[in-house]
Amino acid sequence: MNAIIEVKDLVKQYGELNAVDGISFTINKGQCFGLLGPNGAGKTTTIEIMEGIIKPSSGEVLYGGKPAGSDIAQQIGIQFQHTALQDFLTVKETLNLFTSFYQHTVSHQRLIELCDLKDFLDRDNRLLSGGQRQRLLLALALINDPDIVFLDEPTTGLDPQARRNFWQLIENIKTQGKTVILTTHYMDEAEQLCDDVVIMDKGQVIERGTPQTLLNRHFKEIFIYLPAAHVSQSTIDENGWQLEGERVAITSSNVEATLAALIAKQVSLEGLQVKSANLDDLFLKLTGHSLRE
Ligand SMILES: Nc1ncnc2c1ncn2[C@@H]1O[C@H](COP(=O)(O)OP(=O)(O)OP(=O)(O)O)[C@@H](O)[C@H]1O
Repeated sequence: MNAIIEVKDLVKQYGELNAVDGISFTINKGQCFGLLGPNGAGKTTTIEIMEGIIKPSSGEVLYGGKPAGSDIAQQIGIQFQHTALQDFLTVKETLNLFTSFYQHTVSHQRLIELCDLKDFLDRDNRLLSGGQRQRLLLALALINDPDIVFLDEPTTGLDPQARRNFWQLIENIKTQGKTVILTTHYMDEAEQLCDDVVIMDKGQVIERGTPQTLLNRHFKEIFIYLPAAHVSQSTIDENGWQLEGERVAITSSNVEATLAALIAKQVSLEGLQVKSANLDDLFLKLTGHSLRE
């Protein structure tokens, strides 16, 4: 795979603080790349350096092997979390306005299809639902037909259905060969969409890989949960299981053997749940806190 972006030894200092503390990674063309980390990890600073919005204290970002020039804004698309849309303009008029900012633009018809805008083209920006607004912001990020699209927490605040609809749009963008760089606080989103993730903490890269590789690397076990009412305290203590509120959590590296042991002890399996580790669990393990804290 060929690297479209190389981040090399990036450092950003604010006074005594190294907000970004010597990070390096590459992003391959056509991938969805996720930059994850708890609050204050340095994600926004890293992304803003990559977008050419702020300058690093040292290190560099290469696009296609070359340092980003002043024309970078023409080549990338950015969906900011808090873009202010002009009041009293309709969606169609907003597309026209943003088209005038770029030398090269994609046809509106294509954007309308790609971002599913057709049902609210004549609606005032102020009347859009959260999901419609995000779809318009995505269309604006794609207006210059960029090879690389930055999406900053694009589904924050959307209901589950709108989030899933938005995921489909991101998949559509990927099938066009574009590279997507995503920051998100939702681990299910990263697991669903990202081919590759970098996890940052305290300005440094602490893990890197596909979501599945990272999970396989860090978790050999499966989690089994049972209603606490089914299991005696002595059985919990004997086996070193954990009581978590109303349920007992059993960490097992051999589900069959664990279930056989429960049956042998005549523990009722009604209400039993089995769960594989997910990126939320990984996050907790690596950083000591959950992503949404
Ligand atoms: N302009 C600035 N001046 C001083 N400190 C800053 C500045 N911008 C960011 N920082 C600090 O740098 C560190 C990294 O911030 P950054 O916004 O990159 O983190 P983040 O991972 O994006 O966090 P969040 O998920 O909360 O947005 C934080 O400690 C933040 O307070």
